[in-house]
Amino acid sequence: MATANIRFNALPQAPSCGSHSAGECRSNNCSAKLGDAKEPVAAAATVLLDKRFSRQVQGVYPLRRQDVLKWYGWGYKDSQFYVDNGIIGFKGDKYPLEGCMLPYFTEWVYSKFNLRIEKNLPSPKMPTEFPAPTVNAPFVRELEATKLTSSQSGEDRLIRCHGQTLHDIYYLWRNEFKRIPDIVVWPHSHEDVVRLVALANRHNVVVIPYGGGTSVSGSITCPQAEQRMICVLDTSQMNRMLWLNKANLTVCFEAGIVGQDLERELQKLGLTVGHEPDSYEFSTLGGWVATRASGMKKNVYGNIEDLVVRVRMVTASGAVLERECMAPRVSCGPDFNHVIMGSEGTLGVVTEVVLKVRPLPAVKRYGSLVFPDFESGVQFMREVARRRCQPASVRLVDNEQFVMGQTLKPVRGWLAGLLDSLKKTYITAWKGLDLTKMCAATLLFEGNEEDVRREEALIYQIAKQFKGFPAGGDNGERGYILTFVIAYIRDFALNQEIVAESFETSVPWDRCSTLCRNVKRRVEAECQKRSIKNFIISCRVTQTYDAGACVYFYFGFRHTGIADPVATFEQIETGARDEILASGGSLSHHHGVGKIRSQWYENTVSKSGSALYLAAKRQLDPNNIFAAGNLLTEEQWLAESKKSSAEASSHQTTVESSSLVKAKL
Ligand SMILES: Cc1cc2nc3c(=O)[nH]c(=O)nc-3n(C[C@H](O)[C@H](O)[C@H](O)COP(=O)(O)OP(=O)(O)OC[C@H]3O[C@@H](n4cnc5c(N)ncnc54)[C@H](O)[C@@H]3O)c2cc1C
Repeated sequence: MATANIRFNALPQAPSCGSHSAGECRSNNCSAKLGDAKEPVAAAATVLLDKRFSRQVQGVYPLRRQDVLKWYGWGYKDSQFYVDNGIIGFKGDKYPLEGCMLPYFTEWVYSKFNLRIEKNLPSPKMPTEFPAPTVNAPFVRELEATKLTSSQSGEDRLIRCHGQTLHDIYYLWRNEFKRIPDIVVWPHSHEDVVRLVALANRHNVVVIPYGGGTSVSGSITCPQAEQRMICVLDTSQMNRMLWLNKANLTVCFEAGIVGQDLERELQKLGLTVGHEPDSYEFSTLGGWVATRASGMKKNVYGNIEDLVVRVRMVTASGAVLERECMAPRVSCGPDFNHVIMGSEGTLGVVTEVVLKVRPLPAVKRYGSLVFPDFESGVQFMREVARRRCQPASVRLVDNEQFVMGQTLKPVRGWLAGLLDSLKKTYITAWKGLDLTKMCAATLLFEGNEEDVRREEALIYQIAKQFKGFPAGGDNGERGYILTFVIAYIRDFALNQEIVAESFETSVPWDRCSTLCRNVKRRVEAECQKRSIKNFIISCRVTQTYDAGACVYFYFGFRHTGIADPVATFEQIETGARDEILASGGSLSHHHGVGKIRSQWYENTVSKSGSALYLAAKRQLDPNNIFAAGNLLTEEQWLAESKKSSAEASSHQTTVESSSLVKAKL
């Protein structure tokens, strides 16, 4: 079959060496670029005639992302929770909750946090003064000569100094960041990145790759003690679809493409990647690779590591790290894709990624289930995983989240919608339920009609084994939509003296329920120790695997009277993480390590593991210009930099004395 690589790239093409298939030639002897196909000229021409494909993707946010997104928190500028006449509402036309008043949610906030929200408090104002930049003048001079787009404005620098952790947002609101980037640069292509990284390396300027800025691990937060000039490399202008190979069902995108843009472009062609992390409205392909992201539909499509065929990464040593061949599997390890994935911006810049695509499913149907208690729900999830019959997504929420989710309904009485439908259909089963224990699972089925029907029948049959029963597609769909809206609550809460954040882990099946119980107990005990009375700790099981599951916790408390609420939050979260690890959980299932989990990294990967990572780091980035300071602790990075400068000066001495010897000779 002829390979049908179609390049959607307006850049001039180099001629092919003639001995490689289109899109697969990266050999040093061959000047062909991806997509220099000989065979598929007809197909390529057809598509290239369509101007939509020969230009950059119209992305969700522009160069000045602050025109569309909030600079001080999560999401679109016009989307937020607010209060009117003592009732909480939601505004913003991007979500189905638009314009809804939420009286039951208002009551829930009161019952949980003993808080009546009477008025809207003003959002933070953009500061007028910013930390003074550290300027490496020769670098800036040479950069200007390259004609790469850049900015040294305080606003552009400030909005890229942080991710979305509670810590970051709290400090941002109080304008307490001492160190922010000194310059922002927007490359437009892989070649631009090669030039920029070489320049930064020559001038010893720190480079922090910045995608969607949705990190919840502190991974893009500037290291506060960095003395060198910090350049944020904003990938947002690198968002082209470079080529599509319909025969292999593979696509190549530049790494700055945002999740929702990527899916929209592919869906126009009847295709999907199917990777949907809850942040996919704003996070980027490069960010997913750099953090080893996981999407809610991984059961059908896989996590990012299953979707990636090939990655190109520009490193400081001049090497471009990538796998030559695009065969589906190779037996010549280590697999460098896996060195890149999870490197969190510390080894180089991901510029292009080849992903698997699939035809759009004909049917997409939601469902939901109710279980008498969390334990029954976990057993159901375990059985579904054991039989490997997971639908595209299945998520189990505990009683706390189930109740909260129901209160986010704008209409009728508390729990009314769901309970009415349950009563009608399952009146006998319903009688045995305890409202303070019941929990729910949301389901998403994708495939053709026949497959979906078969999956539904099997899932509902398994649910019955664990006293679960269907509660309707509407509740399932709401559950998934709410995922995107719930992300906005944190900023509203922060303005009302409530600090909240989520953290996650993965755990073997035989420890799953125990871990959930232990972590909740630990958080309760930590709160009691600090006389915190108004708090929430809740969990859900979001991903299932053969050997275990991913568990997601939400924790928040009212901090009235607490001097440093974020420090208190972090102490409790640290206790929770210790408990997670002691209960057999992992350091992270998908949020990554960043800075906030770096204290546990070495124990997790072992001393040899961390030495191996450092060896790769020294090889690829000898001057440590990718110095975001992730994975290892600040002390470890400091020790590493002392060691390498000692080595460099001893190397210098050796070089000097050997040249002296040579000179004498
Ligand atoms: C509300 C919310 C929901 C979330 N849900 C999920 C979820 O369901 N699943 C999940 O996996 N994560 C989730 N996250 C975490 C976050 O969205 C992911 O880690 C995501 O992959 C980060 O992508 P980004 O483009 O925003 O990267 P950024 O936040 O910009 O950067 C993250 C890290 O990747 C590096 N990086 C970014 N781009 C590149 C590049 N091109 N080359 C090299 N390094 C790069 C950065 O230097 C940094 O170290 C969520 C976060 C939030 C706030």
